[in-house]
Amino acid sequence: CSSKYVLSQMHPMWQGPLVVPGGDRQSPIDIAVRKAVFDSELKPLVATYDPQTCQQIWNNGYSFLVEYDDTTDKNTLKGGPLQDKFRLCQFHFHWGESNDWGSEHTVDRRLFPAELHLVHWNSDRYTLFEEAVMEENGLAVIGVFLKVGKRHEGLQKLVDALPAIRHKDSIVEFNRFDPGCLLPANINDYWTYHGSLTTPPLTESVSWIIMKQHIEVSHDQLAVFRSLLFTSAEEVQKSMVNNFRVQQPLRGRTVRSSFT
Ligand SMILES: NS(=O)(=O)c1ccc(CCNC(=O)Nc2ccc(Cl)cc2)cc1
Ligand SMILES: [Zn+2]
Repeated sequence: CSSKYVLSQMHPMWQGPLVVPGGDRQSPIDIAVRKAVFDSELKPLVATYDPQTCQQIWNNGYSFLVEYDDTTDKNTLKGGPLQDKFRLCQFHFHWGESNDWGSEHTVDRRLFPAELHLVHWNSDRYTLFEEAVMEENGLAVIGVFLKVGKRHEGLQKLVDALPAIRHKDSIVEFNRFDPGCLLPANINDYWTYHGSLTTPPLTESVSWIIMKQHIEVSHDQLAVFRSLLFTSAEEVQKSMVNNFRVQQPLRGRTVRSSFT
């Protein structure tokens, strides 16, 4: 997908005070479980992914992205809180330097060691990711928390590809990866709210769908994430860790839950 053109100039300290004009729908947020409102109208999520449409994996200097061919409706997300059909463009992760933190969203202030984001754009209304990223109903991102435990067999193929993209702007061909294998067993228990991208351009165009159930990966698998570098081959090495944004004010938004 063409997400690489969206982040032309990343503010180096995008963690920081980058203020978005009128930013009252920023992400990530803390999910206060007892304040979430059960919405019986929320439908089951339907994610249909074709592993054959996986194209490449690359280090964008902030995380690594696994990108899919999003020129057809081969990888779709619909249902849940969504009115339209969305196409998977890429997935990536955010993680910490230790297992004590790393996720972007928190649940009752609890941090997880890492968080997966599956990024989709509204293909019923727009023709390109770049268009959708600027629109209020343009994107849908599924967030899945990672916990350290048993090895994730499906993730290993991806972990084995990471040493080849150790440096910023490195890219390798990556085929036949099923992103569905990274979803938890139960995808019908989730929280949903309207927010933003968590990195520049921080546009408030995202319907967030945060899974209640986490997935488990091994300590060694997460250690390989941390072996990636923010820097290119010529620069002084800086480990790619702590690539998460801090939680943002809720500003009166309601988080809905699909479960009681
Ligand atoms: N973190 S998100 O799902 O809100 C998000 C989704 C899509 C974009 C536009 C494509 N670019 C991209 O994915 N860049 C990126 C990813 C991870 C890190 Cl750590 C830094 C930059 C940006 C943010
Ligand atoms: Zn992300």
